[in-house]
Amino acid sequence: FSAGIIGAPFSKGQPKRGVEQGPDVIRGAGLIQKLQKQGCAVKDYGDLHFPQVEDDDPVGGVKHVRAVGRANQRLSEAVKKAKTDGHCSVVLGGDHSLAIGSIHGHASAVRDLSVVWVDAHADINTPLTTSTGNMHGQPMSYLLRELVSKIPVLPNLSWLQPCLSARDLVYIGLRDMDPEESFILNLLEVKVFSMVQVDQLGVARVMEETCDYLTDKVKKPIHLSYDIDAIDPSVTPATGTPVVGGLTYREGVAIAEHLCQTGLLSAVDLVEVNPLLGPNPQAVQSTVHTAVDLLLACFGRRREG
Ligand SMILES: N[C@](CCCC[B-](O)(O)O)(CCN1CCCCC1)C(=O)O
Ligand SMILES: [Mn+2]
Ligand SMILES: [Mn+2]
Ligand SMILES: [Mn+2]
Repeated sequence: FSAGIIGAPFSKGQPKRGVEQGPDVIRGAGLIQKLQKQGCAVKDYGDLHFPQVEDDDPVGGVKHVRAVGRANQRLSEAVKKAKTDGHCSVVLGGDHSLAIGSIHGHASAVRDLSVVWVDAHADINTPLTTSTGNMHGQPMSYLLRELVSKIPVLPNLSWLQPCLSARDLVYIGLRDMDPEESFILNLLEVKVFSMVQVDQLGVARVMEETCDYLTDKVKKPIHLSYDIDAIDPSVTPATGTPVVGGLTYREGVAIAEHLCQTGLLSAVDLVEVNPLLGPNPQAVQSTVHTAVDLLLACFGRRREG
């Protein structure tokens, strides 16, 4: 099995400086060496370069849309290449608006895919429902075919066509949804395992039901989009939108272990690590090491040896 690492030092999907340092700190914690040590072949594609976009004024309240559009066009091409090179792509964020390019690029390479979105948030606001204008809260709305009529024409996003069906999406870890997002999730009947279901069913049962649901008809490649803020802030505080009541370290790792065991894991995003936001160096280290451990679990590291 082999991982194609793509650094995406991007922050314009949200207002807080520092998340663009995510790739550096994750690499710096030894991700590649640790993957190789556990027998995973690694191709490091390096970090993408995202040139400054001038005059990027809000469009209908959506902030930095030109920068987000340009960055994700580049990311889509990079992920598509990693996939055609035969790797499981690993996008190191950067903020969660990067899922637009990552999932689009993955879909360009494998056609039909399913998505497991692990996050405190649904990130499914449309340009019209967003209350912040931050695009890291919107990526899923640009990707779902069922929402295509809700997305206006936006600069630097004409390259993007929706590439995912609501039936092929599962959320795990939700605990901070906006009312409009809840409406959309219910309208589209999206499968959601919020923290309520994690508590009631336990993570093992959540993962069994997730995998049964996604592979019910045909086994599609799985795209895991992992927002570090899905994990409880007591473990991973160095992130832009922390929400109490999150996944334990063990639950977070178990999700990755289970998806690895399906043999269907085809692309991974690890986003929203912001080393400038931890209350102290130990908190940043805990956040970064957890991110690394989640990725190692995606590629076969097993706690039971
Ligand atoms: N839903 C939010 C948060 C998005 C988080 C993005 B992620 O998951 O990538 O970290 C929050 C909007 N919410 C509105 C009411 C007041 C509090 C914030 C938004 O900005 O749309
Ligand atoms: Mn989140
Ligand atoms: Mn997110
Ligand atoms: Mn965040």
